[in-house]
Amino acid sequence: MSPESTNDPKFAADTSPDVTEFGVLYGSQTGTAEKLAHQLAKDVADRFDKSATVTTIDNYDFTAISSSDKEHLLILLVSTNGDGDPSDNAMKTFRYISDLCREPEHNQLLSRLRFGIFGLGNTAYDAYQGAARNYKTCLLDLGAHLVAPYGEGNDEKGELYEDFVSWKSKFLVNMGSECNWKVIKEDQYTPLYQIQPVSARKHTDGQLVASLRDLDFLDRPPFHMAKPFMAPIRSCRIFTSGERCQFHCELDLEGSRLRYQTGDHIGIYPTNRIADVEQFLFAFGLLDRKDEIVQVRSSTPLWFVTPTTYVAIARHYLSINSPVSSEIIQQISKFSPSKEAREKLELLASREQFVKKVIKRKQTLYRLLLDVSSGQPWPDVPFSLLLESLGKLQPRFYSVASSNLMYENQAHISVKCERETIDNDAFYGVCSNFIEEACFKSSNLYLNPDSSIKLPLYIRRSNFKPPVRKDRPIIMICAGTGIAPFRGFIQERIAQSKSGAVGKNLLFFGCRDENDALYSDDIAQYQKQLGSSLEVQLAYSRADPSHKIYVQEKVREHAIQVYALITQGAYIYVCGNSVKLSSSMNRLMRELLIRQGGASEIEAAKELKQFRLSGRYQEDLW
Ligand SMILES: Cc1cc2nc3c(=O)[nH]c(=O)nc-3n(C[C@H](O)[C@H](O)[C@H](O)COP(=O)(O)O)c2cc1C
Repeated sequence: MSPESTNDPKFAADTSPDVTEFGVLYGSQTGTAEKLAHQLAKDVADRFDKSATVTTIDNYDFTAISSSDKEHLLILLVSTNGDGDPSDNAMKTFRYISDLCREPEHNQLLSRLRFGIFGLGNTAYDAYQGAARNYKTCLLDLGAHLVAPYGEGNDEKGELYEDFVSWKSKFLVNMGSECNWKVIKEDQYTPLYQIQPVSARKHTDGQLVASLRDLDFLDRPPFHMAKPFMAPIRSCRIFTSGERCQFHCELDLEGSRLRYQTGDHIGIYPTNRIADVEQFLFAFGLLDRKDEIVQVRSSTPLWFVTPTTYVAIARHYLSINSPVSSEIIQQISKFSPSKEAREKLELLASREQFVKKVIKRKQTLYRLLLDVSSGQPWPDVPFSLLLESLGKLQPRFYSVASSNLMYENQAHISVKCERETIDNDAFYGVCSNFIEEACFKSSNLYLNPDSSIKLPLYIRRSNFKPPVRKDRPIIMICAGTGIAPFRGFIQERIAQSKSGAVGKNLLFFGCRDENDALYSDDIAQYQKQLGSSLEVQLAYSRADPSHKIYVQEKVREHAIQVYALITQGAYIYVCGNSVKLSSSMNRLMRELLIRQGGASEIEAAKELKQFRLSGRYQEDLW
């Protein structure tokens, strides 16, 4: 980036020159900011007829801004990860601009940039919104002009999307007026997808092309995210059943040419439950037309093959159980089947009502609409609007619970079914229950190995990796099915131990009680194989109601041993399904470095950051 800039510092703020470069950029670790970025770009296109480049922050060339004579407008969606750090795809730019903004001579370097910014974070973390706030400060220090308001969304109570919607409504008005962009349409709905009935098209073997999975060529490698491998289920083992259903599942990768490494993730594409699909189709007046063959066209890329049928879309491709936003509700209310239904729906528009009746109850769109219309279908809702607002049925990720050194052609996963009853309504997580149904459909606890039941999957590389050197000690901290990758780590150590001694493996495992200690049989077996190099500390949170022990307390109890291992170069791993585990472990690690190592607050924070950067402190959370 060239530091010289002859621009008047107030130029960007006082006049409204034409913006010629417009981008919506995201820094996203788990995909939320990315999704919002695409949505925001579409909203801007609909409202102002302006199209934006949508890409990661690190993909955008910030160096070009200062050397260009064009006006730039960038909207940044920045999530915070780690200990207040940006996501991996926003880190490079952050380092770059934070170096520059320390030098006062660069204070007009980005005066040709107007920017909007919305941060994504979670108040469970000490460094709440660290990344977005730092980005904002640095860009301002470099002379960029902020289009108000600055926005923040908080994941903690599940209201992040609502925070985004209320920020967006104010921001777009300001952005339009600052950039002199005319609103071409505010309230009119134009479908993004054109859906037309077509006559039946036959596949070569005479089958209708209704599902991606019907196509023959998809059975051959290479397999990847866009072409998942249909992996046969080898065997399943139940740990706990009922509301808290947890189980182990072994998948066969033979013939797929898929290779995973210990610590990687498996992406599994779920299929929506038939009962949900039928209710969804009924809600939009499509149940009788479910097998109608339709062609879907759009200028934006489509994520499924057409022609297809409504039922195939609803079952395999559309996220029909997506969380509902107040924005969708506003759009859909125009297509109400009756005045009463519309009025009832509009009553939910206030944030308070919406949070209470929709977010907290984890309502799906179709159930909510049927609820307000007393069971009457909503046939006027354009199907395109459903495709746009519900989006793609995404794969869900599971940490591999095996090591490739022990099981080259198999991948094991640990699954906890998401099931909850809220206000008498049953809530089912899509993928976990789909896998459970596939595994135990005949209500046998053990599946017949000849069964042809298969799960569509692919491998996602992860950075969560055991140390390259097998003599390094490892400290593994987990709760619940967070044990999964550590079963793989321990198997890896067993495989490595065949060629010489391995380092200490210290596992802290938080579970409810003895029955909830997943893989206890396997672990007992591994202890025989690894001897004293494997030590397991269990923390039972519900064994004794008067004395709940969480995994953090167990780690604290063993602080001296943990710190000693750290000084010997131990790698620390945290895995679980709660950001609370991550934030409390962050705190605990700092506390350990202070109490045991004599570091100051600042030194401990720096040391932990350094551990992260060098891969000696790693997290795998969902
Ligand atoms: C491992 C991890 C660390 C996180 N650290 C922070 C943090 O330090 N501060 C914060 O405000 N939010 C933190 N969060 C919350 C995320 O910023 C929030 O979930 C956000 O919606 C994720 O957006 P993304 O999916 O685009 O990455 C963290 C989340 C995870 C999973």
